Amino acid sequence: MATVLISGLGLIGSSIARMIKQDHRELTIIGSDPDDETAQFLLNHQLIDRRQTFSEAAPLADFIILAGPVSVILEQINVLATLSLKSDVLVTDVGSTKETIMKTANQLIQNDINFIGGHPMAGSDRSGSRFGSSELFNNATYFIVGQTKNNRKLAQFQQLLSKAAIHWQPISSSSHDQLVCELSHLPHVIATTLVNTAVDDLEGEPLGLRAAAGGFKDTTRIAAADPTMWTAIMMNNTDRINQSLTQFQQHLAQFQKALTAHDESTIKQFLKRARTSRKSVDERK
Ligand SMILES: NC(=O)c1ccc[n+]([C@@H]2O[C@H](COP(=O)([O-])OP(=O)(O)OC[C@H]3O[C@@H](n4cnc5c(N)ncnc54)[C@H](O)[C@@H]3O)[C@@H](O)[C@H]2O)c1
Ligand SMILES: O=C(O)C(=O)C[C@]1(C(=O)O)C=C[C@@H](O)C=C1
Repeated sequence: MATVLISGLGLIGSSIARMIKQDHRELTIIGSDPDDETAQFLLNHQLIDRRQTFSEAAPLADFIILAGPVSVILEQINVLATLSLKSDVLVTDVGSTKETIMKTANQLIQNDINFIGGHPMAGSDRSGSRFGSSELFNNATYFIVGQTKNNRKLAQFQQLLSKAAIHWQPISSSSHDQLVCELSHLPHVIATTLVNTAVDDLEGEPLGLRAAAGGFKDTTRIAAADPTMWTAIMMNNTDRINQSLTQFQQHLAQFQKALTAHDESTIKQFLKRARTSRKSVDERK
């Protein structure tokens, strides 16, 4: 029977363990995570069969799923390059950026190790195994990057998550990083900036953030996410986020110009355009 190693047992890693255990109890899942409480939680809930260190477990695995922060995924790819892995192992990751990961994984691919980059476009502002769910990827897009030398193995991996009705989406690493820059990384910077701005501007105001209703809460929910995970993302898509911020500042300047000029029709046009596009996001699914 196949052995799956999941390294990183937080929100995403534990959700994958839940999906696999629901449908494929015959598989052995080895979990690897430096956090004792996290590993114990998965053992207690029978979401992993045993805990082992990454270097011990990797040579035993048929599937290796790297689910730590992007910085850890990069380190672990370098470690995998020094280990003797099964010849038909599939190594994949769930990191939110793909270009630096695919560049680093090239050393595995050159050595005939089957590596496919992955990124489920589903998650939460909450981190940790307690918030994982077997439903997390339901109907979500799941990007896959790179060529597999073994289509059957990739199909088997996809089968492990088949409960979730995932939309598998092949994409190049650069298109991926550009797309998620706009749809995830820039929004994250803006949400955190909004919160920091409100905190500074409302200093001394007795009600402060406690008075916030849906508008502030919806636009800033992701600002509550884990800084370690997000710092690693920012460090691995820096140039694109930088460029998007420049464009964002230009849009903001246009709006501010219209506001300063009391240009009612431009302001309304700006709002109308966004409204139409935003409504279409929910209609698409
Ligand atoms: N949170 C999201 O919404 C989301 C969505 C899609 C993809 N991702 C990506 O998934 C990955 C995991 O994110 P998450 O939300 O599950 O984070 P998380 O904080 O919930 O879990 C990360 C886990 O990695 C563990 N870890 C840290 N160092 C490790 C090491 N050296 N070896 C093994 N495990 C280690 C931590 O102890 C923790 O349990 C990240 O790369 C992130 O970019 C996150
Ligand atoms: O918080 C959520 O709802 C998410 O789906 C999180 C989110 C996102 O920015 O959309 C965060 C990082 C990912 O790589 C993918 C998804």
